[in-house]
Amino acid sequence: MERLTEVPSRASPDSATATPLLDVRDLTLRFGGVTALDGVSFSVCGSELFAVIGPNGAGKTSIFNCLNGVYRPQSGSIELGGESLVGRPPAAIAALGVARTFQNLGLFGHLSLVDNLMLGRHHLMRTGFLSGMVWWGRARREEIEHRAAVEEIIELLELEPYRAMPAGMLPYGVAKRAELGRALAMRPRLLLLDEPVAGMNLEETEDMARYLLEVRRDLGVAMILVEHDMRLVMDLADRVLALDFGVAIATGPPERIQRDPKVIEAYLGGFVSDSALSHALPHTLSHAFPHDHEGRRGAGDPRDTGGAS
Ligand SMILES: Nc1ncnc2c1ncn2[C@@H]1O[C@H](COP(=O)(O)OP(=O)(O)OP(=O)(O)O)[C@@H](O)[C@H]1O
Repeated sequence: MERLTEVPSRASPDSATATPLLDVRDLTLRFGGVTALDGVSFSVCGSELFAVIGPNGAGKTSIFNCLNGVYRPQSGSIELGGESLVGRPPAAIAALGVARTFQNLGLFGHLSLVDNLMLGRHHLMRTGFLSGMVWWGRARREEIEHRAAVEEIIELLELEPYRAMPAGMLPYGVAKRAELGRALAMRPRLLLLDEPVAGMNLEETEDMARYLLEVRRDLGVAMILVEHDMRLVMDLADRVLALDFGVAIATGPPERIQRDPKVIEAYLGGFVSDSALSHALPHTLSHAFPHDHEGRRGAGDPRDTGGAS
């Protein structure tokens, strides 16, 4: 399979020896009679790019919602840097260093790109309105620090030409990059990436892959990637967790996951021939999530509507 982009050698954190930043044990989440997550365990090391894959309804979004405090699991533990996250409200978890990008963009359309990124810094600001009036000098210094941090992100993600543009007017691929910038402005230790290339064409996807690798190299942020684009996952991820009906069916390096018979069967629903098993998973999955030659999703994919320029 043709590689998406020239990928520098993976950080390859030695998961067997490195102390994990995130440690998830036996996570179980139910909605009435539906078990969205069934005893799921995994860990993520600092600066690791960890991907979660699985067919629709497998439990990927539920994992994100447990990690950022939107859902409270019935049982299991989630620890970030040794601190328990279960039961904490989303704002407290964000303050501990968990940021998330949204598939449908979490930007304020009427605010400029710079102001959207400054909002990402909000929870790091120590000076409130009243104390800012009393301690004007301190508030000013803080503002300068935050603007400098935002400028670094703008430079890293090559967003200079769009800095003053209202977020609602940004081209789709740039808006997805600005969304990444907003999450990075929160100075996260762990970044949850929810379908960062959904609806993008091949060129935009390659750009995003490059920016994600640069973020990892320059900022050392641990990332969990949920993405249906199997080429992106297999090219970028250090390790992959495959879910099916809320159960972790395989965890390991992409090369192993893409040949795992349980993973292939989960995607193809048991209609797996011997020859299909002998092929790499991305090839097999390119039928499950078809792209045409331009790299755009198949015509029947509902995510193909609008956006991609
Ligand atoms: N708020 C909810 N109320 C009831 N059931 C839910 C809720 N959220 C998720 N579920 C169920 O939990 C299961 C896992 O859903 P989840 O959204 O985590 O899957 P997913 O892998 O993210 O799917 P997709 O790829 O389609 O986004 C599904 O059966 C879903 O219907």
